[in-house]
Amino acid sequence: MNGTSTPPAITIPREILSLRDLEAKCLETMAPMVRDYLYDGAEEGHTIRENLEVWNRWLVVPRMMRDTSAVDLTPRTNQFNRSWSLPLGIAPSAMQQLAHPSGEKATAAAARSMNIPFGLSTFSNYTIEEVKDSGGDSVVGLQMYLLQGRRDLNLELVKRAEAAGYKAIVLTVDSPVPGNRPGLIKSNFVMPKHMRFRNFSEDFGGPLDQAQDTQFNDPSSVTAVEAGSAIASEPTRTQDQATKSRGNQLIVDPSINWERDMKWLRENTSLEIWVKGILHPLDAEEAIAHGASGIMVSNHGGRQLDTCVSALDALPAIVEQVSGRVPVHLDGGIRRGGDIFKALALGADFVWIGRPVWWGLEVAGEEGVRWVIQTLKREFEVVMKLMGCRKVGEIEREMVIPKTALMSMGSSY
Ligand SMILES: Cc1cc2nc3c(=O)[nH]c(=O)nc-3n(C[C@H](O)[C@H](O)[C@H](O)COP(=O)(O)O)c2cc1C
Ligand SMILES: CCCCCCC(=O)C(=O)O
Repeated sequence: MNGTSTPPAITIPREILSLRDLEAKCLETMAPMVRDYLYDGAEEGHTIRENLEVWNRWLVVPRMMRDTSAVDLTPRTNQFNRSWSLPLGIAPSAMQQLAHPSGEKATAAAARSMNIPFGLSTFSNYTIEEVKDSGGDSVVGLQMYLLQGRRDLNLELVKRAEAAGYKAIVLTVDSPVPGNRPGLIKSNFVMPKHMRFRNFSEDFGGPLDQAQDTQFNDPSSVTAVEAGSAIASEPTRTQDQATKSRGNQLIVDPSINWERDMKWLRENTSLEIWVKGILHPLDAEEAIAHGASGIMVSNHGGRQLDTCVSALDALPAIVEQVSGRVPVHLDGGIRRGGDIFKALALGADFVWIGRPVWWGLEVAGEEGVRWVIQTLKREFEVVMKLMGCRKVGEIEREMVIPKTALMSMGSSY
């Protein structure tokens, strides 16, 4: 479906007005173990909270009387060689069948109906090909972790993505090892038996099983964690439960490095290579030097390294360093249309969402995901009009100021 088609009508209850309302609805039914995985954050959850709070530390300064009766929300420039209905995409997240039986297929179909891009996680419950069939041209990226001792599997995934018509490999670089996630241990998280990592023909256990096993062996690492609104409350599992995993483990390669691994990817694919998980300007420079087509500024939704900087705070220095050579995208904590505006004003070309998609999936499957996208679109449109911007290209850096600057300048910014 292209951007001019009308998406199907949405029947989410009228009293649900914002993504926050949808989240509350989702939490009424979501199984505790799924909730714990979704909200999971590294250690004490400081970065998860930071990802949500950072948006309110930037204030907007609107312009008036600019005739915003009609607003064009399409991104400033094409991304993945095509035009999208708004500068928003769906970030890769693993195991979406946890939220709905149609999992990634439902999410991709919703992205297609709204003409926004979708990134598929390596650790999905539907295959590269099934998801492409469901999401069509919206399915642009296959996210990959490089697997320890199994480059054969990585190569197979790359070739399947090429054959299926994906545009990009999205290499996640912020996860040489799983973060410390004590919440997962406390909730005894294991992917349910009826679900599989269907991109692999063998019945593998996932990298998080491995993480839990490692953490389990160190009792001092088991601490209470509060992540967002979810508080892990289940009893700690036994050693027996922790080591009961499926056959072989898929383990992410902790020796991942720029020189060897970007070269390997470059030599093995004609697809664009995007690097996901950049927070330092010099890493953006490394990515470009090693052939990246684009950069995703991200802290993995606060799931990897606790107290690490938010993507929004990291963004301006990275944009300056990159200086237009490749597109710069951002994810982490986007929950309102105004958040999209602020990220673009600070220099992002495009933004992505993770957890809100699960709220939509849990409440109403594909329809729920579409509702999430439509709600963000509607909010973004109103914010654009109130800010005096008729198109994305009119969003200016000066339209956002940090609260701290306002305080130090008195009232005359
Ligand atoms: C449940 C869940 C699973 C995720 N799985 C992956 C993954 O497989 N690969 C990856 O690169 N990022 C993964 N992420 C991180 C997202 O791509 C994204 O960076 C993050 O969710 C953005 O933050 P937000 O959830 O606040 O929107 C996952 C995030 C969540 C919440
Ligand atoms: C090495 C980290 C593997 C995590 C797999 C899924 C994911 O990215 C997440 O849960 O976050």
